[in-house]
Amino acid sequence: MIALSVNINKIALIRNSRDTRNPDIPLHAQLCIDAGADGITVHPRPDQRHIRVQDCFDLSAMPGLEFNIEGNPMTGPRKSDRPGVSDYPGFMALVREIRPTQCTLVPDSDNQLTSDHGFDLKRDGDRIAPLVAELQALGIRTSLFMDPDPEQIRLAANIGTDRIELYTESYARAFAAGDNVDAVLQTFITAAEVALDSGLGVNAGHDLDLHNLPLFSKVPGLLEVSIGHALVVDALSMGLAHTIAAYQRALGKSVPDRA
Ligand SMILES: CC(=O)[C@@H](O)[C@H](O)COP(=O)(O)O
Ligand SMILES: NCC(=O)COP(=O)(O)O
Repeated sequence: MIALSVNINKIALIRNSRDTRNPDIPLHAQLCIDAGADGITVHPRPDQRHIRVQDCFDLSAMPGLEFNIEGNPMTGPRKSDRPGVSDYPGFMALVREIRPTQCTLVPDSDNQLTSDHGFDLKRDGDRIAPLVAELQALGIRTSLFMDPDPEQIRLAANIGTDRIELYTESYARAFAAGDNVDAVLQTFITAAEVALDSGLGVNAGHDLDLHNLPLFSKVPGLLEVSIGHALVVDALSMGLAHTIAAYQRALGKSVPDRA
């Protein structure tokens, strides 16, 4: 079975629009787990625009949580510009303390809108290899965010990472446009086969959703998908009717729940 790790960045994004703890991050992580999710993913960015340092500590205190932290291991410390929010210590400093179940290393620059490419290990392999070894020595499973490029995936295997995460935006876009889907999916199938032959575990994520997921789940050997943006949007759409009815009842009206 393919594990579903829910990325809760977007829940933190709503929380950050007020100086409160609502929505509470560990509470919502627990709601995801209680609803059947297999794990929780966060991608703390240096500007702490959504997930904050304290969220990572709070989540790591949840007993038995399959916890995946994503980020660029090259990012250094950054001062917080928001009162009451602790400074970002740098990715490696953070995960050395937290020791999540899994670290997914992603080559994003500090202010990027969202992740948009996998590692170029011809360029970065020598810098990434010792960090992978360090994380593994701390008991953290490692994964590298990769484009579906067989040559790069073989380099990931040489580095000794436990897993790769296939960056799925090209598939999601092809699926949404109805354009060349089979050919694009085939690049992911081939990439996964190369990874499996090289002894790597295979995760995947970015812009996966309810519509494109069934076909993508045919990719061989998939261990985990991490999904955030679409899942949180769907939680809003699927939950709104039920919520409106609850608010109308709170106003004393007798309304049917149309959910
Ligand atoms: C690595 C990856 O694909 C996800 O972590 C994605 O980048 C989510 O990050 P944002 O929520 O900041 O867009
Ligand atoms: N690793 C991908 C992830 O965590 C979620 O990405 P998205 O579903 O928010 O695009």
